[in-house]
Amino acid sequence: MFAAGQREMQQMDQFTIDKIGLPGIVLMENAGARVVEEILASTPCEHPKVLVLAGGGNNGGDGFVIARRLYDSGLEPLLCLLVNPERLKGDARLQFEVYQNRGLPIFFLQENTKAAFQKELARADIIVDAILGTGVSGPVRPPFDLVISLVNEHKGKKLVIAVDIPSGVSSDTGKVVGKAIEADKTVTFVFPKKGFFLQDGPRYVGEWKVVDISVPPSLVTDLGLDLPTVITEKLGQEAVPVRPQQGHKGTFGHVLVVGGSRHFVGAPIFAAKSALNSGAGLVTLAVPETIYPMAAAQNPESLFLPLPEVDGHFAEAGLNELLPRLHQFDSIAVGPGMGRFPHGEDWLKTFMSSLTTQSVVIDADALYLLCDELELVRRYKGNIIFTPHPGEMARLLNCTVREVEADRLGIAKSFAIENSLFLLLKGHRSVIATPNGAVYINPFGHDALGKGGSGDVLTGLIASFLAQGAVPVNALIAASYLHARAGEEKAKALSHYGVTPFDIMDGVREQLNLIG
Ligand SMILES: NC(=O)C1=CN([C@@H]2O[C@H](COP(=O)(O)OP(=O)(O)OC[C@H]3O[C@@H](n4cnc5c(N)ncnc54)[C@H](O)[C@@H]3O)[C@@H](O)[C@H]2O)[C@@H](O)CC1
Ligand SMILES: [K+]
Repeated sequence: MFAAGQREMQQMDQFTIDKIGLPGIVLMENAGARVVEEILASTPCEHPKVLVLAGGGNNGGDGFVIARRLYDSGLEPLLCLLVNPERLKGDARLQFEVYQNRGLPIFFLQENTKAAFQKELARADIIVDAILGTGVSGPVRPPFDLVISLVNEHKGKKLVIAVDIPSGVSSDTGKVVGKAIEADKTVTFVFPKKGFFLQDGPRYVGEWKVVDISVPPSLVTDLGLDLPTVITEKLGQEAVPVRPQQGHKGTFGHVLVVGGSRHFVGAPIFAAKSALNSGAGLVTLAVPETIYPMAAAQNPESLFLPLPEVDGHFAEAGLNELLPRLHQFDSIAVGPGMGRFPHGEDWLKTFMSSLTTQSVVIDADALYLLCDELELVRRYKGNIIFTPHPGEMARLLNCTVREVEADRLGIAKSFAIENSLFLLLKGHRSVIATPNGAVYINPFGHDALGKGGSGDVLTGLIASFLAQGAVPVNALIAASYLHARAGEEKAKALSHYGVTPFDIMDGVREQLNLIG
């Protein structure tokens, strides 16, 4: 499944109408019919009062179909037209005339009907938002802004269903510049919109469902559209490396985790445990020697490489022990808990220069220490995976977090291409980008994952799947998907507040158990 923006939706709709020959009015009829099915399937009571709010574009046109079809389903909805009917054009005008020809009731919102409108709003059980769709531009103008505020006042008390996208949310960027509908559910056509996953979008879209309106999804390929893929349960599960039953620990790969410092003891332990819990055959943990006893006590399943240290951080002398062994490992994760230290850049530079072709996950402070060494990264013969959160991404690009958040898809894609690496840009709705420009959005996960150590678990998962033979993009998809789903499921039992890194690891095992 892909995520689309305004222009791509227009291209696909237009191709279906002009080249395939299905009239726009048929698409609109399909769209309305599908939304009605979803309304009837999610109704909170037996004879709900439905208020359909329609704007002046094609999203409003869908609203006319919805109101008419709700009547035919035995309900008594009220259609509320928010614009002067003279302004209606094209298919929306046609559908409005059909509605009128049926003699069905219409409430016209005008200056002198605002009080009556508020009463209708208060009476409704379900509010259908067909005010603005993908055609919105700029802040929502009067009277829509007022209507949207009034609808949002009923948040939690009425079921608000948005048609295609909550009115006021940009389908390209998720940005809300003025007012926008806070939907409980969004019934969207053909593909989810990019804006569901970006910036303000996730706060407004609620639960979303894609419905078919006879615009073929295969048009993405036919029209050569460059769209991000939305990770589904199927894609996430299929990306997990298959495990041969006759396999032994050698089959499942050897992960090296390099990290830890006096102040950050847990991070490398979480990464190593996570790698083992998700199927790696062997895990070696290279840590500064003072934290070795604790790491070993916490994690007896791992092998250890205690290394010399200075002031609680890796010392240069340790490289002599570490570097000759690097060829033994199938994947390497470097950075968790490593901290920042005066000779850190040089330490990591020497480390990186000694690698040949192993897949390397660069996380946490290793990202910080490598900021000025991207040339080294670009030249590397093996696969490199960066896993920055928005703050780390901003530092890598020498820009602000706000700038990163304003264009997560574009920034992830260009950074991955320019530096020939795989990127997992963390945050709500993680984005994965590959060196050849493919982009994936993870629609799963929520605040339960927002806790120190959660990222280390993710890093361990990525390294684990790489060691088990997954190609980097699959390792990232599988790890990101399982991590997010584990957080969601664990939060149901333990609350959004209570999920710890160990719970996430446990949840990942439960998710792995669901794979057939
Ligand atoms: N043939 C098609 O293209 C189909 C379109 N469909 C629906 O049509 C929608 C897109 O329709 P449109 O392109 O007509 O766009 P919209 O219906 O989203 O909105 C366009 C209208 O809103 C006004 N508008 C734009 N920004 C505004 C703002 N900030 N404040 C107030 N008014 C504003 C414009 O003047 C215009 O009248 C989709 O989201 C979908 O719901 C579906 O019916 C399926 C078929
Ligand atoms: K809408």
